[in-house]
Amino acid sequence: MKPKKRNIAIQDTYGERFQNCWGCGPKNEQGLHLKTYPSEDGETCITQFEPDNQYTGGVPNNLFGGMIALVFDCHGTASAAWFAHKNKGLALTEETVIGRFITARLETDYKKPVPMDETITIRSSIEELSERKAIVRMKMEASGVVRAEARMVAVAVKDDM
Ligand SMILES: CCCCCCCCCCCC(=O)SCCNC(=O)CCNC(=O)[C@H](O)C(C)(C)COP(=O)(O)OP(=O)(O)OC[C@H]1O[C@@H](n2cnc3c(N)ncnc32)[C@H](O)[C@@H]1OP(=O)(O)O
Repeated sequence: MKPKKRNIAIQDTYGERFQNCWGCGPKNEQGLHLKTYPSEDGETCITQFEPDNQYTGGVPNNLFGGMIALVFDCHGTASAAWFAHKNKGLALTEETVIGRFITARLETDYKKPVPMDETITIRSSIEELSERKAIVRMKMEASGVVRAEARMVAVAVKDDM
């Protein structure tokens, strides 16, 4: 996978103990290093990547469904962390983001095949936010066409977990 890089990624601001995820952990040497960035107004988050050939599904040049869920998983939890951080009136800096979220539920709708020879874009928005729970909506697009959608319930990790 070739994640598209911009400025500071939300994953790069996670505390030390949360940076090992295979999908998006900066410290996982074998991992995919997916990166999530807030939009300028902070209302949405975006991740973009180009899949490597090895992640093909049963049909050549179509992305494997598990990878689609994986990208939603990592992008959704990062987005939840951002929306909770922003809700406290904070900006994204290189300091640790406030709150770290883990996936409790992930619903994925596979609408059209995801091609593997172009950039894939996933945007997220917040549907509901409380002290420990965030409901995140996501859309995955390629060539301006929505290929998959997801709804995630993410729960803030407690200090003693
Ligand atoms: C240390 C390692 C850190 C590691 C942190 C690193 C994060 C990396 C993230 C990358 C993405 C992943 O792969 S995550 C990995 C896959 N996920 C997991 O392994 C999670 C396994 N599940 C759990 O550990 C637990 O079930 C939690 C933490 C998700 C929730 O348990 P809890 O802390 O007791 O929370 P609880 O009080 O029950 O619920 C809080 C609120 O969430 C709602 N809620 C809870 N579960 C669900 C659910 N399945 N579907 C809908 N809603 C739910 C409740 O109704 C409640 O809403 P209300 O009453 O308040 O309205």
